[in-house]
Amino acid sequence: MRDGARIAAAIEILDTLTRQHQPVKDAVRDWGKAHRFAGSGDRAWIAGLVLDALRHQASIAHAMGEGSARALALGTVGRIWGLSADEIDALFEGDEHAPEPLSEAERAGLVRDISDAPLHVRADVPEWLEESLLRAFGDAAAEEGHALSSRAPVDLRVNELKADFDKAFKEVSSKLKAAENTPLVRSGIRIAQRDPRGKAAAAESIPAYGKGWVEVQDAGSQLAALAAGARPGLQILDYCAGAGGKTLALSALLMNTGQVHAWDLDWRRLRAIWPRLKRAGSRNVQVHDGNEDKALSEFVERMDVVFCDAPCTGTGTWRRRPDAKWRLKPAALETRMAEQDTVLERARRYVKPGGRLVYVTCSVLPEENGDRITAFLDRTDAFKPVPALDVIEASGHLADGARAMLEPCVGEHGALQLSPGRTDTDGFYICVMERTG
Ligand SMILES: C[S@@+](CC[C@H](N)C(=O)[O-])C[C@H]1O[C@@H](n2cnc3c(N)ncnc32)[C@H](O)[C@@H]1O
Repeated sequence: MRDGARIAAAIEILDTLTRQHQPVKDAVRDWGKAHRFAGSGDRAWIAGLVLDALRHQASIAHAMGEGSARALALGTVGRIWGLSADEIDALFEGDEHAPEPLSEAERAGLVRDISDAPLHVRADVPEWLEESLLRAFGDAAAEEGHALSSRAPVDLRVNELKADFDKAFKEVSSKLKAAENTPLVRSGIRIAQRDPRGKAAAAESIPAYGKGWVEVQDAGSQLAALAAGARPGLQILDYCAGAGGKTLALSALLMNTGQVHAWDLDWRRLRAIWPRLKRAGSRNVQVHDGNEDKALSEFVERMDVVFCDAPCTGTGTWRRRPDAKWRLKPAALETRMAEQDTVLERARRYVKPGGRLVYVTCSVLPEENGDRITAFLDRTDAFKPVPALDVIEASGHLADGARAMLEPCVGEHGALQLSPGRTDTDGFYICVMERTG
């Protein structure tokens, strides 16, 4: 397909998405089924344009003067991908499948200055979250919103249960040329996404992944796991284990000694953990998939560490799921906050005296992060915060110079707030507390 026809396809899919409530992946897949002539390269290019248009939906609609599918797609190609109006029209010329040439109004939209637009427009966030973004990032709010609207790299974690870093890196870089060290974690490999029109690295199809030498895991998530202070022999309860992303990292940090107990309120989510444990060669994980009181009663006051990767709005992962950004509503935030309080209250019971409770979200909203910890510490004297960065550094897994990069992320309660703008990771909140009472 020529690029003009690809842009027309993106317009068609964006139009479908405005009329039907459907995940982007499904809309692109359905379009592909109905247009068999499109190859995998075409579909990836088209999906990339659709996702970029959604990432920048508010600012582009503002600049173009309208939020139609055509305005979003053309605005993205011009304003985000950097093509001039003449270059876009040249793509359309002589291609019967391409959209109509640009109008004068569209040409003006491509170069309109929007620096005086409201913050939520410049930051490409829902209007109702403007205040939260300001609370989280102050003067850097627009910049952070912008970074949350960029494409994310693919990060891999080397699974030291199966391969050392050098061996895994050699194998990964033989397949994915863009592989480099992550600047924050020693065990991390990053496949950067430098070309805005490029295809994301298919990390899950390389042999190193199949052999369990690497896991796909954002560097921020890898750092969060390090906050468990895991060392061989510890007993850790992964209280919100889900599909096991952090469980696998914790298991490797324990070097297959001690025990990681994986539990989740939703046992269906836990199912995905089994093949992952097998591939990773994890032998120190016990999966508990029953009712909490039955499954976990023997662990009350017995755990060295209780790790709570709490349910959250996922605002920190908006780079990867831009459609979720516009779907998020205040009621959902309220629900997540109540769940977070419940998780902290229930999970704390398993921490032994002197043990630690680690609270993590993949959100940048203070309501789900520091506010929840303040409320928790107001309800109990039995826990006190410990500087999360010190715990992470003591793991020995930080890359050279990473501490200096992370220091600006330290906030109240000694917690870390990572973000695409600050650390070029997903937005993670990481707080460590010690049981003193
Ligand atoms: C952010 S996800 C966990 C992701 C997982 N740790 C990983 O790294 O792949 C949060 C999990 O918390 C679980 N959850 C929700 N409410 C809960 C509750 N009240 N108690 C325990 N788990 C809960 C959800 O089922 C969900 O799987």
